[in-house]
Amino acid sequence: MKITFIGGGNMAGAILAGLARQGGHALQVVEPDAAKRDALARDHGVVPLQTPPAFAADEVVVLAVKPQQLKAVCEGIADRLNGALVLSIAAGVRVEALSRWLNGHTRIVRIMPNTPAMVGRGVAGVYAPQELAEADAEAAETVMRAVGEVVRLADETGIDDITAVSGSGPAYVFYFIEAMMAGAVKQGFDADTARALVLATFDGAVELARQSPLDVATLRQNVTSKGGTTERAIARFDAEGVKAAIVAGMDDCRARSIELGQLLSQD
Ligand SMILES: NC(=O)C1=CN([C@@H]2O[C@H](COP(=O)(O)OP(=O)(O)OC[C@H]3O[C@@H](n4cnc5c(N)ncnc54)[C@H](O)[C@@H]3O)[C@@H](O)[C@H]2O)C=CC1
Ligand SMILES: O=C(O)[C@@H]1CCC=N1
Repeated sequence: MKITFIGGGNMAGAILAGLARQGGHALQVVEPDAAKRDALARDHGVVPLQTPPAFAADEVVVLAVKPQQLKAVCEGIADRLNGALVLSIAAGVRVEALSRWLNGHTRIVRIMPNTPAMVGRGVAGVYAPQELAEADAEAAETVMRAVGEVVRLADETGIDDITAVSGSGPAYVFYFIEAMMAGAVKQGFDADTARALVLATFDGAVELARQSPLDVATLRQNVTSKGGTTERAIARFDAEGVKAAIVAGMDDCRARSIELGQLLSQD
């Protein structure tokens, strides 16, 4: 596939890294920042462009700029699409607004990826409007399968839902890792040892959860001896409302996705 990314930032870089590793694609990136453009060319063999080229109907264009930049970018490429398939990874912005900004273009699929795509371990939600050809939806899935797992979403609201889980989710995990590393340093470990201990603990726990027939709550209870040490830690987490805060934060994340869609789709 010939795939052109408009925007070569964090998320585009993650997907491009995976696609480049997979091989077999002609990859281009339109990125105003020369340093980012050159790094993508150097590291992944992506053709660096300063302005959008003219596309063709058998090409794929990935919109990978910030949601706030999307309207201007769409208006800039509308008359160069020539029927190309457009994939938008932007949070919030609805197909209806994208289509309007692209002069009524309808070959549009929304994707909510996540940054572990960079190491081939991403999870992406894919929403294709019902009227779109199945082959276009499958092309979008094929692109994202190069960098991880894919979940097809039946409704566009599913993009808001999955943003709160896997789209933003890596940040929640990194937040927890940061907190545990700070805790480990407080126990007297140097920063490198703290990092190694915490990452190994995450790795091991996730692998155990994946392989075990037991559910996650039982696995947690199995670490938590009655009257023991873990019980004290979990009691503090519960008293401080950690679990409830995580669930509420995810609600807020989803609400922001809906809000961004409403705010940015007005124009
Ligand atoms: N970072 C993440 O974990 C995820 C991001 N997304 C979505 O991906 C999109 C990009 O996010 P990030 O990569 O995090 O942002 P970013 O800021 O790292 O990347 C955006 C890039 O677009 C470039 N850009 C600005 N104006 C441009 C123009 N007119 N033409 C071409 N490129 C232009 C910027 O120089 C920048 O490199 C957003 O819409 C976001 O909602 C979706 C899922 C996860
Ligand atoms: O924070 C954001 O808006 C983007 C969308 C999902 C992850 N990062």
